[in-house]
Amino acid sequence: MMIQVENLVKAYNGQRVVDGVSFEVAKGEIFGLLGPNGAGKTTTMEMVEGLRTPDEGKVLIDGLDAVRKPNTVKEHIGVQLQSTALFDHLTTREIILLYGSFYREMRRVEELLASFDLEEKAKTLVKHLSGGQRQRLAIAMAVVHDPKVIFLDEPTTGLDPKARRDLWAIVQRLKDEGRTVFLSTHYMEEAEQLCDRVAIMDTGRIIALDSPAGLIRQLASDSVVEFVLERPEPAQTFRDLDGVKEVKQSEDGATVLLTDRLQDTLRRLIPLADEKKWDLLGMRTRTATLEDVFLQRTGKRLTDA
Ligand SMILES: Nc1ncnc2c1ncn2[C@@H]1O[C@H](COP(=O)(O)OP(=O)(O)OP(=O)(O)O)[C@@H](O)[C@H]1O
Repeated sequence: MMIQVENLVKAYNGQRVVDGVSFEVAKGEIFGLLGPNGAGKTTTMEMVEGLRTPDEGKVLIDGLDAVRKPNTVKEHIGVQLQSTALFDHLTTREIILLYGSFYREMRRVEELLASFDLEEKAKTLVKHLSGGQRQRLAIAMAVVHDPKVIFLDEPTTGLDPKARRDLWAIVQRLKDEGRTVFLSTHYMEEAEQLCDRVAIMDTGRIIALDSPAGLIRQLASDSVVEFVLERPEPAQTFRDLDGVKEVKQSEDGATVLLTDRLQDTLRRLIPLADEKKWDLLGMRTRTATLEDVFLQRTGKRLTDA
């Protein structure tokens, strides 16, 4: 195991924002912490990185104790800084060299520029880089010393879809190079597409942990019917429809039916709506996603939680 975390706890003002978190990350894995804002992802991540001291718990990185020996651990890990923390008045090349100088050894700056598609921006001031370029630079800085483990805290927040996909390709390449990647995200699509395993976090706890496919399988229903009723009906109304395994009312007023027999469910739902004179507003069907795993476990939606 590359990362072993046991019963991590951190409290602020008596409130446990990380409340007994345990997990392991295998070598070469892309592991994701998925959860809404405020779930405790950053706090967890920074304790694993050795940047915040936990109140309780244990962190081993490649067998080294990150709580007791954070400085030894730092040589082996790369941490992507939020791009706001970059020095705006240095060029791309200068900032990579500056970061490299913090370590005993560094990779060649030309190789880093090339591998993060920043060659043409080598002499550009950091403040003139686009959002996607800044994120690529932040990752290049995190790997200047060729670390085994990379930490990325919400690496694609605020990026447009194209820049997001470019970044996913970079993360995949870090894995192909044999590195272990630990990232946090509140985008379920990112967790689903990129991560080998995902820990879903809410209010300081891990509420589910598995591969994306495994998490969806645990739902025991592969499809979702969603609609809004002008006047909400109690969940019980839908529970007995053919195929329906679970009924959830989301906070934004949508009724969400998880079903393992989509056609049968629809065949019963439509006549019922006719009979009761409901308008099924914005009705749509789709295959189940991690969003539904989150909704099922917390009753909240990931996106607006
Ligand atoms: N230094 C601190 N002092 C007091 N409260 C804190 C501190 N750091 C974090 N918190 C609180 O802990 C909770 C978890 O914060 P954290 O940043 O870990 O969440 P997150 O899941 O990373 O969310 P986000 O996506 O918004 O960064 C929040 O309620 C936050 O206000």
